[in-house]
Amino acid sequence: EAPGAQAAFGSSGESVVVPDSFAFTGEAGSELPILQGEKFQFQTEVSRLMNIVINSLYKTPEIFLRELISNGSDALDKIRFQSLTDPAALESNPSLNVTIAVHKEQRTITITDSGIGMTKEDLQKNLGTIAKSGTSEFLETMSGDKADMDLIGKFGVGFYSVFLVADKVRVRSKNNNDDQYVWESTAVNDFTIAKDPAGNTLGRGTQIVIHLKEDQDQYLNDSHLQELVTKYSEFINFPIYIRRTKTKTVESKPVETSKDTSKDDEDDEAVVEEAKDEDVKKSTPVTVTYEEDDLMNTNKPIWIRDPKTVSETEYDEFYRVLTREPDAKSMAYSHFKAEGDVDFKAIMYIPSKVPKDLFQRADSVQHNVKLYVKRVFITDGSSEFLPRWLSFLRVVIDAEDAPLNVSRETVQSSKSIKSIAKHLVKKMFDLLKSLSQDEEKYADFIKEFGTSLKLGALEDKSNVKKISRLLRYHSSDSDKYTSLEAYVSRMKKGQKDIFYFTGSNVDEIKQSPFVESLLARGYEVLYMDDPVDEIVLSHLNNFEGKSFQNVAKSDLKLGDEDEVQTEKELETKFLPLLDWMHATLLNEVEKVRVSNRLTTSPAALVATDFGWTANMERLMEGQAKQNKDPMHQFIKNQKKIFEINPGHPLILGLLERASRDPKGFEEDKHFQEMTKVLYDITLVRSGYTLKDGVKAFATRVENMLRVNLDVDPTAEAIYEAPQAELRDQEEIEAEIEKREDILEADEPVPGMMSAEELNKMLKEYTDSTNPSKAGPDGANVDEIVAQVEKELDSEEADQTKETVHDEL
Ligand SMILES: Nc1ncnc2c1ncn2[C@@H]1O[C@H](COP(=O)(O)OP(=O)(O)OP(=O)(O)O)[C@@H](O)[C@H]1O
Repeated sequence: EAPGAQAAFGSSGESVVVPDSFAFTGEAGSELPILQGEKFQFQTEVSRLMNIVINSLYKTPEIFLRELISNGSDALDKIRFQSLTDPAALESNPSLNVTIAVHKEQRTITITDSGIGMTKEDLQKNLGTIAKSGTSEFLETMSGDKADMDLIGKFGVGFYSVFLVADKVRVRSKNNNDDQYVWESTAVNDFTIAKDPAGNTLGRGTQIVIHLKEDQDQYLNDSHLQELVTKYSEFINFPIYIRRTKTKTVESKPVETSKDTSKDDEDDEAVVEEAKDEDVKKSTPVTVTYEEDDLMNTNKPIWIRDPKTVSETEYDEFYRVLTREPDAKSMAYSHFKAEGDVDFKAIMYIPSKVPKDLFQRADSVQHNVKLYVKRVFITDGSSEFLPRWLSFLRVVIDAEDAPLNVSRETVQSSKSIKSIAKHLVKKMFDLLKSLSQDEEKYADFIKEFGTSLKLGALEDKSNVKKISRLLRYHSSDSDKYTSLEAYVSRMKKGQKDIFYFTGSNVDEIKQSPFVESLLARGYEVLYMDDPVDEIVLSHLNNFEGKSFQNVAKSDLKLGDEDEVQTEKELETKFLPLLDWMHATLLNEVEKVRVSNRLTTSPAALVATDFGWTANMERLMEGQAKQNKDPMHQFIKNQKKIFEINPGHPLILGLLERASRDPKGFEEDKHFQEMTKVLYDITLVRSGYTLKDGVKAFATRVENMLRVNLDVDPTAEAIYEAPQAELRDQEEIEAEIEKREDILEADEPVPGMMSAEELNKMLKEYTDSTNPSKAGPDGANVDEIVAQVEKELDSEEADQTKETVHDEL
């Protein structure tokens, strides 16, 4: 029995002695004592999170061990880091480990770490609220019918997962800056905190006593527990022990106590069980029970091991531990040792899937690079190791000779860190280069991280060349991705530029009139379906001396111009038509000219050098902020060039019409109508949107139909609109009466909240705004509830219940 332990634990307030640091009970089998102390409510989010955890993870309750061991390891990391600048921080408890013990009779598991511990305030905050950003969004997504298991894995359920297996949890914690405190909860709404009546039993650290639920006995089974602890502690950087009660027979005189010497820092009690042979006086064999801690994680940290000794499975498992996502997979990894300004070892992983919020979090502090110095965890919150575009990587670095007193704040400016960062980028290029040897695997990489590469091309000036070699695009040449290098090697005789076209998807691009002629003539066109493509290519400008040519731009040169009928000859032939068309479309286009890029489409609209292609226009329109920018307006209002297909029968028909009477333009309204319709169709086929809306376009087509049918172009539609009649007063009154009957009968009105539901909602609201209990505008919600109840029950109330609800 622990001397001095008293007072605070008792079911009816009387003093109960706390027998040892693991126990809940004064005597085995008796009722659990209740911690007397200050009561606190869980933050509403915590209660909701606990519900979600319990409802969605009940099939894998064992994850509580993973979470608690990780928390212990994090706490150990923190104190060890603190000791770098303040060695005295460790004096309160020199050991750095986690010990797990089982007490079968009491049905408890106890997890003790000698980490940084928590002050009273920490206990209240860390185990009563959730500070994590994105909590509300997460809870929102998870509260629907189908809980997204993927999401819960990513969110990290943390400490609260303990309630998957526990009906009661007691946490003792001792931080160097406070006394030892106890936190206790049964997960129902509130928790209690009190100064530990047992005094300072931990020295420093945290001890979690888990009282198992009725149906969770499997964790009391030694081998099952050992299996799980081994699984979850394999990559933890501190020793994790299971404390076991063992017996041994010794040939000696009976002794009262014996001490196991397998671990220095413990003071296990040994008890003499029995003397086997009472008659033997000199040397008596006795069975001694003692406690011993068995080490569960014998491996060195995986990253400092020789890669030859690490198996695929170990790398996979370590990745899951690193990401804290039980199902996470990596696409590729590199484990290496770097020597130079700084010697370090590292493992770098490319995830198998792009993180959902990759680009949203690109500007915030990244947690994807863990830095250790000589095995001591320093930080994972620095953005300086990797350029932004590589923020999808997960890396562990262990530096040998970076200055040890490096603090989290000075990490950024450290010269050694810059040197490490340079190495990492180089290794990443090596990794991608080798990944690109496997076409299929690399296609997966491009699908997931192609956009990241392109961002790299935009912002990483020193690596643009390397990145451009790693880019891959869809192409008219095959269904597979192609590199720019491969495209260049396939370029045709006389072809100077790399042809590409942009659109929102490959199918749409294939249909575009711009692409058709190039394909017909046997040129290859790159299909760019990523919104950033156009910006990236205009930024790259060229690849190994070959310029990029957007086939939707006016300056397209195919390289075989000599072989086709020269532009000049065609311009002369089509001059009357070009003039007429330009006169018709004076407000819309800058110029009408004969095209060299069309085969089956009658016409196309091309952007001038300064103008936007349809794809770019769509992109820019999406940026509402820029819409007011004068430069944006200027570029948007750039007129386009209308190109006609000299071989298309429609164009030849129009040419014939214009040539018949070159002076009759003004009178030929029919020609003007047809040209405008052709312009609208071309606008849409070229990927732009109708400027004056669908109505004007529809009217034009209708007008053409009228001409074809010889119908008067000014005649109006004949129609008579019958007016809706008012209802009889009697009918309305009967309806009101019926509704009141339903309300008086107290039956639920479809679509309307019942008084109970309403009260429940208000109660939740009150709870969420505790402790002030203040409602909107500072009104006291209790009063509102009382008022509502009164009004709902009052017989004299002349307002219907519906109106009361409405007012609320
Ligand atoms: N064993 C412990 N020692 C010291 N502090 C702890 C311990 N366990 C939990 N905490 C504190 O409580 C906080 C909340 O823990 P919890 O496990 O719920 O979330 P987390 O560890 O921050 O996040 P996650 O588990 O999702 O990675 C921790 O951030 C830590 O400050």
